[in-house]
Parts: sequence; C-alpha cells; structure tokens
Amino acid sequence: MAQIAYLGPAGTFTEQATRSLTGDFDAELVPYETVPLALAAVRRGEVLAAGVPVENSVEGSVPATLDALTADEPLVAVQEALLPVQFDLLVRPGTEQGAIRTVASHPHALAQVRGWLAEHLPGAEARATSSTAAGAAAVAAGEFDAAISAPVAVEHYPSLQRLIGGIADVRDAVTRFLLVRRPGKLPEPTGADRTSLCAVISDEVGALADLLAELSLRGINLSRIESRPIKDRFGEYRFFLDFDGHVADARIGDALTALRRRCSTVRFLGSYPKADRTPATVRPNASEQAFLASVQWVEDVRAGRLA
Ligand SMILES: O=C(O)C(=O)C[C@]1(C(=O)O)C=C[C@@H](O)C=C1
Repeated sequence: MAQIAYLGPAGTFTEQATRSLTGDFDAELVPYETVPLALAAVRRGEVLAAGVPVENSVEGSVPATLDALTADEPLVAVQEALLPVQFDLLVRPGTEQGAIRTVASHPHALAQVRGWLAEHLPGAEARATSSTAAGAAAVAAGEFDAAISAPVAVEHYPSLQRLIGGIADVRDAVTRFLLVRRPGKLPEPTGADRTSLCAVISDEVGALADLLAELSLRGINLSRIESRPIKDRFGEYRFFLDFDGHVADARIGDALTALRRRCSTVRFLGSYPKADRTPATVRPNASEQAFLASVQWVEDVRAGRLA
C-alpha cells in the first residue's frame, strides 16, 4: 500500500485534505511533525507523496511549504485541494472559558482567529505549536489550557471536549493544499489545470515586468505571485508563480522556454488539475490551434514551402 506523508499529528486540516486527495487509491497516511520533514521523506523515497498546505485565503502563503519545496531536490505537485477552514476551541473537561490563560495552535490558525481571541479570550496568551492538532495534543498533555483546532481533531483526542465550535474571523476562509511527489509522469491535461513554478531573476530594471510580460503576451492568466528571500544573499528573491494551463499546452510550453532563457533559475513545480475545475479562458490568438498553426507556418517557411 502506498504511504503518503502529511503534516501531523492526526487531526490536522492537512490530514483531512490529504485524505481527500488520496481517496481514489489505497494509501496509508503517515504523520510528520513539520512540512520540511514530510517533504524530506518524499525526497528520500520513504513515502510516495506528501500532502502539504500551501496558502490560505486569510493569512496568505505558508512560507515553510514554499521554502521546503525549493530547498532541495526537485518535487512536483500532482493534485490540489481546497478546504473550508473553521476552528473549534478544545479544552480538558471542566475548563471554563474564563479560566483559559493559554491557547495553543499553528501560527496560521492563530492568525485566522486573532479577532475572535481578542474579543472572547482577551486575557489568554497565544502559543504557537507545529500544527493545530499538535496544539490539541499539548492541551491533552496539560501543557496549555485550550487549543484552536480543526473540527476533526476532537475525534482523535477523546480526553478533550469542544467548548466552542465554528470559530473564524472570516466565515468563508479556505486553505489550499497540494499533493507533492518526486518528478515522474505528469498528470494528463484536463483543460482546467494550474502550473506552478519558481523563478529567480537578476536584480535589474524591468526584470520582473519582463517575466510577467512573457505570460501576458501568450494570454496566460497568472493566479498568484509570491516572493521569498533567497536567504543567503540579502535583497535577492525567488518568485513563486501559479498560472492557468498545463505544461503540455502549446502556449505554456512556449512561455516556459522564454522564462528559461530569461531567468537565472526556473524550477518547475507541477501542472495539475485545479481543485475548482474552472476551465482556463484562452483568447483565440493564444489557443492550441493558433500556436500549432504558427509553428507549422515557420516550418513551412524554413522548408521553402511558403513565403
Ligand atoms: O495545523 C494544521 O491543522 C494544518 O493543517 C496547517 C494549516 C496551515 O498551515 O495553514 C492548515 C490549514 C489552516 O489554515 C491552519 C493551519
């Protein structure tokens, strides 16, 4: 049976998302304490893939995931999932709301309930844990008074109880997750795909604008751009780009050849079906037929068949 890593322990949002991503095949889910550890297990071949959180509609990208994706040997995303995110406040039985002095959770989760905590637990101190479920485990162990957890967590920590449910500063908050593997056969194009990559450009006038122009000139819709510092050289950045389309599509392949020439480093991070299955809108002069016909035209000119 395939083993799939996820950010654990049991009861995280990532576990839930990874279960939905691996629902089609027999998989044993293996918890890891951090995203870098889960991705390292994929790189070593200890597990087939890992489910990782990548961005949240309220708090933005998950830096640990972006950094770990590019820190070492290449990995590629093969599937994507979106999960609505609301939280429970878990406590040991008998704990009253007024007695809560410490609240533990993942920093991304704490950021998504900052307003709620200020209003309902103004005296409580927020404590960061490696995941929401790690917060619940710490409360069960008596280290903190309460945890901000995924609604599924209470099933995994029977010594805890839900004091309050449905907590969220933003009602319709969503987190996006990826299933990541070592490079191999890519998912087939579906017409509703996303391509992710990471590019390093030189520090010169217009470099980022020129990179983006390569996409817009080919009618490619950019859905996310994010920069992360390179870390060992102050002022230099990696740009993470997500755009509509599959590397098998002519316009995307053409754009990638241009980016490869323009950027000092390009790392392909996958072409995979979009979770919401919204097809890419492609203008006529960027369609597959338009690209293939223009390549054919150049071949005919080169072969002396056309002028
Ligand atoms: O701690 C968890 O439960 C996670 O799966 C991590 C994570 C995140 O990194 O954003 C996932 C979803 C929520 O947005 C809060 C925390």
